[in-house]
Amino acid sequence: MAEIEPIADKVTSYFYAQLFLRHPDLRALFPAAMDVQRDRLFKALLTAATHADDTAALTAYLDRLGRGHRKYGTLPEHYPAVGEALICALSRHASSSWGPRTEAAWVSAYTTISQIMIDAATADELRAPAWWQAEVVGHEMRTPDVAVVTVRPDQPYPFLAGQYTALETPWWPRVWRHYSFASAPRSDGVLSFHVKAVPAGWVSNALVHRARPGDVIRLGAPTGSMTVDHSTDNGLLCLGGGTGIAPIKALVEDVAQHGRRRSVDVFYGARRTDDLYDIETMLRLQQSHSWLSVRPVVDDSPVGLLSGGLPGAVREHGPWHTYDVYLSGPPGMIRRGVDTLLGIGVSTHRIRHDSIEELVGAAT
Ligand SMILES: NC(=O)C1=CN([C@@H]2O[C@H](COP(=O)(O)OP(=O)(O)OC[C@H]3O[C@@H](n4cnc5c(N)ncnc54)[C@H](O)[C@@H]3O)[C@@H](O)[C@H]2O)C=CC1
Repeated sequence: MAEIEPIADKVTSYFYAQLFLRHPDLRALFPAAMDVQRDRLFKALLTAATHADDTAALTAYLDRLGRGHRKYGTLPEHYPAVGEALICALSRHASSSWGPRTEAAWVSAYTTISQIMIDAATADELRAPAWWQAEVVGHEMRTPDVAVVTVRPDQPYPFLAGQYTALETPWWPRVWRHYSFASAPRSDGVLSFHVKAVPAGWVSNALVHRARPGDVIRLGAPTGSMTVDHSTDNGLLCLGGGTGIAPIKALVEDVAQHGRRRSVDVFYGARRTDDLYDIETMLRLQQSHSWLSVRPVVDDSPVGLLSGGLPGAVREHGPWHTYDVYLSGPPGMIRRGVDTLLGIGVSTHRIRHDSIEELVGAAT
């Protein structure tokens, strides 16, 4: 891995060239533009290599990866083809460390990896469809570039507040992006997402500027562990930045539905007042629930300027060390937020947020 990491781009391009030359039929499983995809393959390999000595973590990761591949139409017979192309790309580019022993080790590792993924996907077939179709039933522009999109899945879609899903639009086939559910599960089965159109973002721009009621999108299975632990009465401290307020709103609704009074403190950050597109909903929730406090923090307001944005505003209140903490927003906000929280004595095991890697891929 050390030898190929600096030339990861070259190795992954070579890998895909080999794969599609040998198995042209597999090209149809991938998006037309392969840029994000290239990066993903290498990140997955790095993650697997990083956890190579931690069987439990590695198996949990590969289980998720195997299940996640169902929505792409991946079949057990595709795995050997990928394995051959991978070994071919590695042996060509890791020339100074490659030899019969290295090759045998990679063949054995890849065989194990693919078997775990195949087994996880097969077991999941008994529990859930590979994907869901969902019809857009609502589309509301909240700012010139943020829309709340509401969809109705074609079959029951069980999930937990705080989780997210992968979503594909009809305009960019096989290009999947992650979005959090913006509401706790509802009795009518309808799901909602907060989408910000980001510059040159294919999926986000399609969802904000093109999607209309009647359009049909596809959803993968729900995932993510940023969920409420209902076995405790710990207070919840929630930091939501920009459209990252979506899962925070779902968490608040979840606490309300469970009917246990526990204090929930939400800090809702935005660059400017006009960007607080969901503040009315959050204030309405605050009005109906005495245990809920919502504090908007705008970067260019006196409080934002003085305190150093969202993480700074959180530091000025508290203490928070008895709270479970949830962060959702841009990667920079999460990193700074986590640093701030650790700095004021909140322990790591109380802090939850989605994977920063997945968020980076999500904002397009
Ligand atoms: N739409 C969704 O369902 C979800 C979106 N997200 C992520 O949330 C982000 C939302 O982006 P925008 O709305 O454009 O947010 P934004 O860029 O407008 O920022 C929102 C807030 O985060 C703060 N912030 C940004 N960078 C920071 C940094 N480096 N340090 C400290 N604070 C920082 C800002 O001051 C502001 O208060 C995206 O990265 C997206 O992937 C996360 C979870 C769910």
